[in-house]
Amino acid sequence: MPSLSEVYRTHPVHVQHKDPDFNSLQELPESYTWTHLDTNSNCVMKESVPVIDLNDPNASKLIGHACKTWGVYQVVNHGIPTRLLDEIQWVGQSLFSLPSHQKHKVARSPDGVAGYGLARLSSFFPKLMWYEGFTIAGSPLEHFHQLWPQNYSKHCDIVMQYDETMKNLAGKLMWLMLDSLGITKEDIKWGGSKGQFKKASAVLQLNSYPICPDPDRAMGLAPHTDSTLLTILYQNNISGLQVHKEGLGWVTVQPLSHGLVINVGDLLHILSNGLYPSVLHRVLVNRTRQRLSVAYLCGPPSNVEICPHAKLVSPSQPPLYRSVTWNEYLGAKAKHFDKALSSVRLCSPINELFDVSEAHKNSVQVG
Ligand SMILES: O=C(O)CCC(=O)C(=O)O
Ligand SMILES: [Fe+2]
Repeated sequence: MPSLSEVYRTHPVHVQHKDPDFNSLQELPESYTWTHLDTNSNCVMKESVPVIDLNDPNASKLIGHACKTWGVYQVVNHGIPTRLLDEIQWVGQSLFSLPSHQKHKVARSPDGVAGYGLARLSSFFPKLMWYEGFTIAGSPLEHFHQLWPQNYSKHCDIVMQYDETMKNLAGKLMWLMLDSLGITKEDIKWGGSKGQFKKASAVLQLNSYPICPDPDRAMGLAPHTDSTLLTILYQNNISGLQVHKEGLGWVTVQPLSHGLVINVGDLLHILSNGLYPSVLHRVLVNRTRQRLSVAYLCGPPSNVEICPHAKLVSPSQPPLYRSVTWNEYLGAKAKHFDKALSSVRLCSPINELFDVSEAHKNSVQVG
């Protein structure tokens, strides 16, 4: 089975590597200035992203509803020790506060997945983002050894522990999300005999949005959906993440102390036959505070075919997508970006609109 790093190697993304030292810039350079940027979120919000207590006996139903209506929710009482969440933020903080020349020692190469650099989606936008990131795929040992020759093991231990803990949570959330669609552990063979999703692959993405001199004209991370099954995001207490909801526009995801944001990714959208929308999201930046986040981007083993699940397909609900591996889908994303889902769609957009609303009605019965 190809590793995720091999997958990325076959789909290089060419991002021109500028060398911004964000802290030294007093003015927003032209290359970072986004025009027509609507930074106002829906201020008079009657609705906000659902918050779900994982200890609630109705958690699966609530999660199913959140996935169908928002494609995103926040969880509390998720069982991840707050100490570990603080520690992973500390790793991010230590990394991004290193001098620029240090960080560039571990710069991500165009065909690599791991390392320091701009957002991979930068190549699809004419302007740069007020953002720096560090991607971890597998062990961070080699890079951390370069960054902290004396002190790497503590940072490595935290990352490995975070990774393991997130894997377990991702498995738990995956079943809760599938359960409300009527899909059981027996229905997903690659989930393992006990359904622990041990074979799932994942990437850990540390994100930093430095203090910005002109936040109304800058973009932290441009609008995108994740190419995952699901993403588990830990954000520090600084707001900036926004999700797009039909009819409401951009809605800020209010940070909850030690809460986690769960995104439906494109592959879960496919698996659910369009019932769960993969959430469009973006990040805005801040004049006075640095924002940090940690995304656990979780997908299936890279060679497993993902397709609309048989239980969600019928003559009245035809499959909306053909089957794809994560490997193949990442290739489609690298080529088509926001058109990647359409590139694997079987039904025309008009039919899809009709079919999705039909599917939504039917799903109430399935769940
Ligand atoms: O920083 C955030 O809140 C979002 C990060 C994100 O969307 C990503 O890493 O894919
Ligand atoms: Fe994302």
